[in-house]
Amino acid sequence: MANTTNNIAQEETIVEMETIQLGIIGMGDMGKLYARTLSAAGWKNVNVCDMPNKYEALCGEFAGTDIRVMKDGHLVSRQSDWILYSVPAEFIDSVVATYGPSTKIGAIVAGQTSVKAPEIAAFEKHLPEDVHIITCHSMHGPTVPSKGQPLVIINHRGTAETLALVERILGCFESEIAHLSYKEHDRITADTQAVTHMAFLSMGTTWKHQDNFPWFDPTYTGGIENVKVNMTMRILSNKWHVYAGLAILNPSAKAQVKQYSLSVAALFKLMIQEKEAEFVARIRAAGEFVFGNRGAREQILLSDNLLDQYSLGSVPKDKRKPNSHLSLLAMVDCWYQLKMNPYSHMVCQTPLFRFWLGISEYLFLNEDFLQDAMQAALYEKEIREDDMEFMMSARGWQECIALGNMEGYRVRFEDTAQFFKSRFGEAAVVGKQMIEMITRKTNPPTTTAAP
Ligand SMILES: NC(=O)C1=CN([C@@H]2O[C@H](COP(=O)(O)OP(=O)(O)OC[C@H]3O[C@@H](n4cnc5c(N)ncnc54)[C@H](OP(=O)(O)O)[C@@H]3O)[C@@H](O)[C@H]2O)C=CC1
Ligand SMILES: O=C(O)C(=O)Cc1ccc(O)cc1
Repeated sequence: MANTTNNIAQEETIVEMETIQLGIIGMGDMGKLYARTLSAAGWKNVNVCDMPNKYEALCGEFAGTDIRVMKDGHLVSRQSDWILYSVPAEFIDSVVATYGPSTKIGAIVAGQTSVKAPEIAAFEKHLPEDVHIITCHSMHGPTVPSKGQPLVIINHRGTAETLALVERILGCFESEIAHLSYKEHDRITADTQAVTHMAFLSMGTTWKHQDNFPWFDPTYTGGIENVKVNMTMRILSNKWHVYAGLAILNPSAKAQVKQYSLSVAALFKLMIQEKEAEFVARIRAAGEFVFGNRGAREQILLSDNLLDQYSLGSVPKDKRKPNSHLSLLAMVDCWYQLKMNPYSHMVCQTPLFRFWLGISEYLFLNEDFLQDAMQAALYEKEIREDDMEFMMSARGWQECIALGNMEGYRVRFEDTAQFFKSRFGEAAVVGKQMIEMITRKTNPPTTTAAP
């Protein structure tokens, strides 16, 4: 009896994979990852398109596969039962306005954009009433294996049946599914992505303004400095529009980014006045709030020694210089000021966020290390110039995001990237090894967001 039931279920799966039509609009890095993974899992009808001028090139690239390249999103939309828009967030409204009205009756529509408020607004505005909206977001880049990484599913306007189909379609990614509302998604990713990226980008701009390759500088080599350097290189070697979109278009990001910039400035002002008691009290209160009462929550457990191996430079350990870790002190202060528990955001963690929280945790849970950082912040005059530049860089990124200035963001991002370009190849290799390491250490995230 059990065997018969299993056989029927298997047959139904095969029929579903042979008959259901999947569509992807936007064949950039993420669109291609999705098309290849779905096709490899056995979905027989994967219809894809990019801009009409890329039709020939895509036909060439996917010749000999089951993936069907189409001229435009109308052709994909009218015959697909599940459609994923995988385009830059900035263009989601205009792309959905163009192809949305061609959506097949009863189809399910999703988007891969990293910020959901504009995507949901575009879907509500331009899609016919008779289609389902169940969107998603893979919390990793195209080169990171999807297994075990969070995959957010947002059932905005779907039925139990269509949601179950979406889960079967996305099951082949072997990701950890998290069900959230689009507002929860944006509130949490404002922290795990927008603020995290802004902190790394501020380090990049600081080093550029200081005309300093950090891997030659004794202040920035070894241990947790390797996270700062390699993750900054990783962001800067990627596409600016991904980072600009998720920061500028996320309604929750502006307030969080603003607080980060305010925290950097407030701590820096205490540092230059050497107001030790006030500075230490503020850091202690923030540390107690974020790390004091973690209860049974997991620790990320990064260590300076573990991170030592991922260095782009080779300054010997005894030649390294102290660092104020202003970027990390300010991050913890920012969580404290906003009364946010970053561990409850693991549901939308990216590898980068896990590193970021991991090194903050390492700094605050190692008393000697924290003491050294606070002493350096208050009394090591030599590093003040970097900290001053960092404060200005953070303010610059914050204002750019607050003004909603996509073009300004592009110029800032590309100018900074240009400075480091010669080391991207090497940084990509080390960055990949680091991501593999943190992924191995990743425990399954929880599936619901804590309040
Ligand atoms: N990269 C990442 O790490 C991740 C990205 N995301 C999100 O996924 C989405 C896609 O990102 P990603 O693949 O990296 O970006 P890409 O720039 O590589 O891909 C986007 C693609 O969409 C195409 N496109 C733009 N307009 C249209 C249109 N009207 N019709 C068809 N195609 C169109 C673009 O063409 P053209 O270049 O010619 O404009 C491009 O090929 C973004 O919203 C991003 O935020 C989500 C998770 C991770
Ligand atoms: O790992 C990194 O570099 C990222 O931060 C990648 C990334 C970019 C955008 C997303 O929406 C999700 C993941």
